[in-house]
Amino acid sequence: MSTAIRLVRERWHITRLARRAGGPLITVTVLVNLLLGVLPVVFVVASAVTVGRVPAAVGEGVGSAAWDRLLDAFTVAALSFTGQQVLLPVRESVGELVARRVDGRLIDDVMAAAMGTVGIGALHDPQVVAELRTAARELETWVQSPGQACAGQLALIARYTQLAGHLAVVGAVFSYPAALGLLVAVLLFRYGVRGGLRKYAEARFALDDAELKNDYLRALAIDPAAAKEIRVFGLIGWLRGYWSRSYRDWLAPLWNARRRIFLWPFVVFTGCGLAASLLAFAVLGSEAAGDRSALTLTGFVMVITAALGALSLGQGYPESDFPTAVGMHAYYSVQRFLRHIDAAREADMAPPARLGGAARRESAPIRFENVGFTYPGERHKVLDGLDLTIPAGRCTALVGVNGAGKSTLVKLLARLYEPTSGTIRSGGADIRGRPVRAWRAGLAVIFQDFARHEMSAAENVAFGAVAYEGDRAGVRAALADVGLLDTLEALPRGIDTPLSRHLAGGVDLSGGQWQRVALARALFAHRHGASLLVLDEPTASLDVRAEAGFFAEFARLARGATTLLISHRFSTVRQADLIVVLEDGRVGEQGTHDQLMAAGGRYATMFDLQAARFADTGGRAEGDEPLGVRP
Ligand SMILES: Nc1ncnc2c1ncn2[C@@H]1O[C@H](COP(=O)(O)OP(=O)(O)OP(=O)(O)O)[C@@H](O)[C@H]1O
Repeated sequence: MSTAIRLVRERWHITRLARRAGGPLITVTVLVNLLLGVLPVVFVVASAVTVGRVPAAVGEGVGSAAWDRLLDAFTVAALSFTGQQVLLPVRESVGELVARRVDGRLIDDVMAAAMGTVGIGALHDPQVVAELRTAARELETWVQSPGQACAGQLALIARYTQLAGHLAVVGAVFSYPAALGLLVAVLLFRYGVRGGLRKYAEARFALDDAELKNDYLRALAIDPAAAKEIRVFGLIGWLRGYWSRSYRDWLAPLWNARRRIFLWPFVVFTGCGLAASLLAFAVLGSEAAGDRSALTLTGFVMVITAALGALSLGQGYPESDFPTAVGMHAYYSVQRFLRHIDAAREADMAPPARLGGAARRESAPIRFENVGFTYPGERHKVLDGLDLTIPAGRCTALVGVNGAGKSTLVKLLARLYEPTSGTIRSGGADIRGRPVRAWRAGLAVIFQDFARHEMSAAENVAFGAVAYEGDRAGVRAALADVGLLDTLEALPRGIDTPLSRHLAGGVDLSGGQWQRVALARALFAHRHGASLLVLDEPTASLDVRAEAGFFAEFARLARGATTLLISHRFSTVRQADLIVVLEDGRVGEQGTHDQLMAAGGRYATMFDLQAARFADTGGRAEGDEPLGVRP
């Protein structure tokens, strides 16, 4: 695509985007910029007329009619000058408002799109994540955002109105060919400035990856999680050097590009500008000096100042040029991000569903039939020909080595991904035939990396069935079931205490306590109709005895629900009604603990190994954690 077409398209995109700031605000901004374009021209005309009226006013003296005419012209010049000074900050404010509104709308678009996807495949696609990070960087840090491009483009109205006014003065008072010559000179300078900026922007965008790496390293320095290891492993000095090298790797090519792009064009265009200015002065001077010159003193001053004003508009416009050259980069990233995930968008954004007890009664076995799964963009088949039945109303435990695909199976069950091949059925029907939201409302999952919301304990629990957020008794009961209620109630704000030390009156929970909160969330979901409960190793921070005890209690509380439990602890797993060993992407063996032990296969080997290790430690439970809360 030619540069000119690209430029026009980009201008058109900015214009369309600016409309999102709202009609009234755009109208005010356009009017302010129009005034800022007209007032300098009025000032040029009025001050030239003032100068032209001085001889007569001096001749006729103070209080004469000529003196009054001089004062009139001076008043107009003063008012137009003052008007500009008043309007400049107004333009800045409305421009900022335009920018913030447009950026705010784009952030809304990104949030809605990201949260509206049915699964999480799109959000794990490296290309999508890269687009999102680029967009977020500009929109969050507000360095050169699409909103600023819109404000910058609107500010061009002032500049080009001013140019048109100055050229009209030169044409009307002196000569239209001269005005045309000036226009060509100004547009040539502008082309040089904009062309340089365009090349600079391209050079900068080509270094996106280096910039992202740099952003990551900067964030690392203040990341509390990384801070521990950085200190313990003595990485501070090394990290500083690494960061400074990566900073140079990013900026050095940019500095070179800037020199290359701007130095020679600057020399050439400055030379042309000087030559054009000299020519304008020479022509004007000779015209004014000519015997039959029609130029009066007023006309002479007017043309000189208007011509200089026009020529000065050939330079860069700081309020417009850089924002319009760079600002739309984030916009295009947002557009690509939206396109990527558009196909996966969930149409139904209705409020969360209420299931009541009905779902529990509907509970049916879940059957994986010849299910295969490969992550998007990967080649390795994580699941391959998996046939498995999860019996209704019973507890099934899933075991297997690290990376066997246990969590992946849970993601398929939660429909965060769909199987690449095969079918998952509930009560005989393909679960894809059910609306995703309705399916998920009957499901409570606690993932290994479950969410720790920086909100109150009550809210953290109620998120299990947010349609029943007002059920305070249910929240209390769930917290009591996991043994956290007394501890929380002892705090000044009870179960409304924010679970974050960053928030006023907040507390910090230990890893084990957070797991109890997550479990309370699942119990709350179960109370409100979730009939399938999935626990993907949520008790890893509990000691062995506490975990075994917890599951015994959980099994009692979740009686009647279909439970899928993933754990590496065989003392816990053995309590399940059915144990399934996942191997090479399919079921290796399955049965009760006794059946599998009698079979002497993989399960028996793993069980014996762990039992022997436990015996070596004298049956001591490690990592016992008190239940106190650290304020
Ligand atoms: N988002 C992802 N994109 C690509 N590959 C993934 C993704 N998540 C997991 N994998 C890969 O899928 C395989 C199975 O991972 P999964 O987390 O399901 O195993 P797991 O049995 O739960 O392991 P663990 O016991 O360690 O939790 C692994 O090889 C892992 O690297």
